Amino acid sequence: MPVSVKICGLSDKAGLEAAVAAGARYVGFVFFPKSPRAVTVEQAAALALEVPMGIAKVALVVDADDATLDEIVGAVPLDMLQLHGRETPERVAEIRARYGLPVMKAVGVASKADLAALDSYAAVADQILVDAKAPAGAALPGGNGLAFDWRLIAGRRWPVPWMLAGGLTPGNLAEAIEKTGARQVDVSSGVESAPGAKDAALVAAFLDAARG
Ligand SMILES: O=C(O)c1ccccc1N[C@@H]1O[C@H](COP(=O)(O)O)[C@@H](O)[C@H]1O
Repeated sequence: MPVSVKICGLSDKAGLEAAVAAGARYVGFVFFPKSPRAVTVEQAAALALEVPMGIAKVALVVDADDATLDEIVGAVPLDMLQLHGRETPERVAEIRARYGLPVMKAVGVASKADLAALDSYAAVADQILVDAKAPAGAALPGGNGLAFDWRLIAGRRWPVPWMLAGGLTPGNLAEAIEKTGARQVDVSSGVESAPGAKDAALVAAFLDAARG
């Protein structure tokens, strides 16, 4: 079975077209103003209209309040919310109930001590995203191009679908899949020529690597 790919941080039509043409299963829009990949609600709404049926449109938010989520969900046709902040399991459940959309919760992993959180979130989210933990003081909670030690999750499984993220590139994807057994992967900076600028050739190479 092929590995499903999410291309995150799409902020213009060219990047979106590259992700669609290459065969991405999910496309992500970042609603976090500090990110070089941030989009406005209006930009995301326009881009979402260009996404063919069958490709899931994901909104990435970081500790968003209800007013922010109301605005995004009200304007952008979405298939999933990705929570990439310090949302508690209770907040994850609340957002899931309030918007009726599948929720994917990102959990940062740097050591064995971080693995328990994955079990807690797997009990309340529709999917979990296993990402590298951002370094202390980092401006962004994700999208830093950092990988974690994949051996930490080798053989681990959860009761919901999960995605691997963090520092993935066309060059290391095969090894990451082999070491973790991931069937879904998420990438942002590893397919860019500069922060926020998706590179069509890298996007295509990443999807090729996912197909093995
Ligand atoms: O991409 C961003 O700018 C971003 C901002 C805030 C939170 C998460 C963000 N990206 C997510 O981080 C992981 C890993 O990204 P990378 O491939 O290491 O660059 C991925 O899930 C992105 O969706």
